[in-house]
Amino acid sequence: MTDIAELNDYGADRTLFFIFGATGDLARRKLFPAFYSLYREGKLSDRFAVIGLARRSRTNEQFREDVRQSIQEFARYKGEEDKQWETFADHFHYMSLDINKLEAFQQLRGLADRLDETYDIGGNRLFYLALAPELFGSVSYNLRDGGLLETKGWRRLVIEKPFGYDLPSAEKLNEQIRQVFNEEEVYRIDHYLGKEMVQNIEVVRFANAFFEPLWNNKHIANIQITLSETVGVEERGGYYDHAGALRDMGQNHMLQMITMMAMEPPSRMEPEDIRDEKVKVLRSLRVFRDAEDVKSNVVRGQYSAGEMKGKPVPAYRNEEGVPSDSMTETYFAAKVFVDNFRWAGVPFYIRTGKRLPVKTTEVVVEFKNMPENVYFSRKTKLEPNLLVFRVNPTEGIYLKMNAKQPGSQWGIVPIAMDFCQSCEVGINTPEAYERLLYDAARGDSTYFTRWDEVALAWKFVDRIESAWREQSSELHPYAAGTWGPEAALTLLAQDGFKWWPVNGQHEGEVVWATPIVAK
Ligand SMILES: NC(=O)C1=CN([C@@H]2O[C@H](COP(=O)(O)OP(=O)(O)OC[C@H]3O[C@@H](n4cnc5c(N)ncnc54)[C@H](OP(=O)(O)O)[C@@H]3O)[C@@H](O)[C@H]2O)C=CC1
Ligand SMILES: O=C1O[C@H](COP(=O)(O)O)[C@@H](O)[C@H](O)[C@H]1O
Repeated sequence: MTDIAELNDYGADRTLFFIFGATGDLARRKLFPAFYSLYREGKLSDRFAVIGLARRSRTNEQFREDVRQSIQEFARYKGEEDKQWETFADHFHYMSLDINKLEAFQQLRGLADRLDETYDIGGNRLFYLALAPELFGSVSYNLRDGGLLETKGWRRLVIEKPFGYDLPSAEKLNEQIRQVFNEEEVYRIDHYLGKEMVQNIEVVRFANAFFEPLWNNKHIANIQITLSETVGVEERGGYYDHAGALRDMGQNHMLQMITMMAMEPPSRMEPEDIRDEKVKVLRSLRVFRDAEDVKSNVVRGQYSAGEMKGKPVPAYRNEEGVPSDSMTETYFAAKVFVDNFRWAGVPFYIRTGKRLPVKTTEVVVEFKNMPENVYFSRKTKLEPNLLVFRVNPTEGIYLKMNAKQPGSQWGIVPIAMDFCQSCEVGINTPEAYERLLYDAARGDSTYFTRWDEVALAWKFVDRIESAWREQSSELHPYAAGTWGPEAALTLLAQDGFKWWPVNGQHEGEVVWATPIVAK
């Protein structure tokens, strides 16, 4: 196993990257820009090469042009002003290949061996599957049978979500992959784990003396996680209607964020120790008893026609690729419990949806009130303290507390200490895919999901899905551009809580540290 402490300050190892699905959307929007940023920042040595693979025919020159355009459109560094572009582009090669045809893999082996020698790569191979999951099994078998895994260096498999559709399909997929690769060689992407502020949750928790003593059910009233999106399903109607919000965002990103918030400090900051702690959280999730339990604790909704930024947008059922009688949820909110000593009785409220008013990801920790309000006789109500992790698009940490209103005798006002990391770091904040690609090439699997995490997450989600199938009527419509169904407000209101506003739009607060304006 790799010792991460030794890796920390080193760049990626020498690597031959195989990008299966190199003509697809993910490669264009995320992977090529990630390579470029890593190269620009000196995190990739010159001893690397990329082989783009898909059925479409492309010459190396055409492929490099695709890469250049993707960088111009999506990268945080732009290629055209860059003298390093030519040397970077020289590392990219393309081969047309149908994943289902073994002969093509034998040919690929020849190309790989040649590039390995040309770039002095030492046999290290990273296979990135930017493909529909149905193809994962065939690629794995053909990599093995085509001799691509017979190499003197390491080999790693990076796979995209969704990892299955439910627990049985995920198990089947896993069995196929594990016939060829060991668990330590498999890097399952959850791109939320590559986000700076999701990784920062761990640091804020484990590197600050004043949070840890309060991080439990004695002091925390509830935790709220919001992943709101303004987009609809775009051109992914076909996929999305089969998945829905719970599978698309809940099974992976949201449960992973719960684990980051709830896990115990690992004994060492090593991938397996961290992932062991996350698994314990997933094992402690309270599984919903039956359909009634799901009904009381989970709300699902679907957007109807509405307005986004003053422009009319269609209902989900009128989106391309979506059946007009679809019962798929585009929104869900849930009350979840982690049944262990630390979190007993603390609700984790989670919500996500498409066509909500703002794009944001935030985690709010609401602390319990003071045992006694000594200002009560002055008719002063105390607002609860909040700690907010602002993940996306603004990255930062926001702390809300009560302070004396300047100049008044007894007035108390909520104030906010607002650290805006993205305002300060601006353009240089690494993209999630950049970080994850880099980690995979370095052999650091900390921010990838292990099979037992994936399986436990599916087990939790499958229970909700099967209850929904029994009660298909419980799908609440919400107008596009609103904050989702009323029932999601009731979920908190019945416990005496409310969803806190997101995006720093807390009313009536004095912001103590004004956000630093982007340079
Ligand atoms: N796009 C995104 O932002 C995100 C995507 N993902 C996941 O990433 C994966 C890829 O998604 P995305 O890029 O959007 O999908 P696309 O449909 O855009 O791309 C699919 C790619 O697979 C290739 N392909 C399909 N069949 C074969 C075959 N038989 N042999 C060889 N190549 C084949 C296609 O190329 P060709 O037709 O030339 O063969 C194309 O390059 C999916 O699992 C998706 O869920 C996850 C998160 C975000
Ligand atoms: O995995 C997914 O995530 C995106 C949202 O990601 P973000 O980084 O932009 O917050 C979501 O739109 C997509 O439906 C889902 O598959």
